[in-house]
Amino acid sequence: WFNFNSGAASKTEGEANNKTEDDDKEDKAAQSYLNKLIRSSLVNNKNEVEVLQKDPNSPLYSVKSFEELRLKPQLLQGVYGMGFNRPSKIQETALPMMLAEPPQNLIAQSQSGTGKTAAFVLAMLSHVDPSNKWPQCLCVSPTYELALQTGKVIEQMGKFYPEVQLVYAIRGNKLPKGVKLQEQIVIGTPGTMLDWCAKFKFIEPKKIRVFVLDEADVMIATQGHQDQSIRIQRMLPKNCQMLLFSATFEETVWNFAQRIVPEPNIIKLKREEETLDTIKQYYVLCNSKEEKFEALCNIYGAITIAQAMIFCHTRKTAGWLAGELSREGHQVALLSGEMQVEQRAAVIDRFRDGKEKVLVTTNVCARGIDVEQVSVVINFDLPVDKDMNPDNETYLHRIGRTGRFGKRGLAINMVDSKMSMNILNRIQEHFSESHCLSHLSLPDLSHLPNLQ
Ligand SMILES: Nc1ncnc2c1ncn2[C@@H]1O[C@H](COP(=O)(O)OP(=O)(O)OP(=O)(O)O)[C@@H](O)[C@H]1O
Repeated sequence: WFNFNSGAASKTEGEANNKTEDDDKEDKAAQSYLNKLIRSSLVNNKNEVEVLQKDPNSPLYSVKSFEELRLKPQLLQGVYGMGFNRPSKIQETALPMMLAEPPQNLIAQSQSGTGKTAAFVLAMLSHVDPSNKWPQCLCVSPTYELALQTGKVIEQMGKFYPEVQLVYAIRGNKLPKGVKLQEQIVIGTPGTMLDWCAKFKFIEPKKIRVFVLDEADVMIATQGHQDQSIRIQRMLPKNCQMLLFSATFEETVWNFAQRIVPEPNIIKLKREEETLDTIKQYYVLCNSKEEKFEALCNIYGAITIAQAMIFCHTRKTAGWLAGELSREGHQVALLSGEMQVEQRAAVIDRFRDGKEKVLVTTNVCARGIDVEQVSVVINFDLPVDKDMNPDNETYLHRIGRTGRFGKRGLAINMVDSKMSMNILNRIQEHFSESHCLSHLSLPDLSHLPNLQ
């Protein structure tokens, strides 16, 4: 399927070599936050959970319904109010463990979107005694935005349980000296939380019954957070329930987890591998960046039937492309590395709500963002690593879907030079023959699959 117009090298790949400070930098906390925003539902995972019990002789319960948990009626109402019909895979095992008497400690790892936050929020709300007007649950998150996001879940799930109150221990939330908090749940970042416990004494750590450390892998990526969390943990009583959650589980996370959670039960849910089986892949041959843009305009109508993400190699190309598309009267959103987290969050919010159907982004900026709900992916530039070799992993992550019954998708690769054709050939070889790429000749689009 080699069909190449010679003399057509464009600058797009060349630009990759000049990336220095212009390159988008993305930190883990921002990725995690944006990922939460773009996701509208539970991530499907058909793998089995692995459980390691502190006491292997005690029976292991798992539940298939929320009723079995004997939750307070106000909380059950909150759960159903959020549209949850049944526990997610990780919740099936984690919830009975967290709600058991006496309370069990837990370290749980599963990819983002599998229901960890909802699980520990439910555990905190269940353990609170609303008649006691003092903090009983502490939850630490790596950033201000992530803390607010978890707070929202607490508010939603506790909607029918108004006696339980929540306060944010985050930078900028200043309280008068000598105050003792009356709210039962405190959620915040490690620095402020530690200050509130140790320096200002707004919180009496000895009265805490549940301690949650969320996003442990993100937490340890931030200087100082690890020590602050450990210092908070040391102030808590022996019988306080310790819960730690993480999306990944490298050695460093594991070491940290063991310092935070004594005698843990451990639950792990392996990430489901993505496949290209349900994805139709095409390539389009062009001679330049401008021709790629023209090709894109030709297929624009088709891609806006569903939602599409367009990946560019550099911030500069992404900005240029979004500008050109807008000039043509198309509605596009641009996600770019120089934007503040709030600005990026606003872009993602609008895209998730369908206000824009097309999102132009760089790979670095979108790394870690789950594109499962997007049915069309366009590689305006093919994914390459820093040595300009094909980045197969990124290709699979951008385009692949999990599960055999994953939604059908469509991927279009733009090829504009011998070099990019070579990269595409190597990607195709890597994923073997079964994932054959078809040539898409424009403007005849009659053979594009129907996406609806
Ligand atoms: N039992 C459930 N049934 C249906 N939807 C659920 C259930 N539990 C959680 N969800 C929804 O699934 C999405 C992901 O859940 P949640 O945020 O708890 O996952 P997570 O593992 O904590 O992910 P992250 O690490 O990104 O926070 C949310 O939109 C949440 O409202």
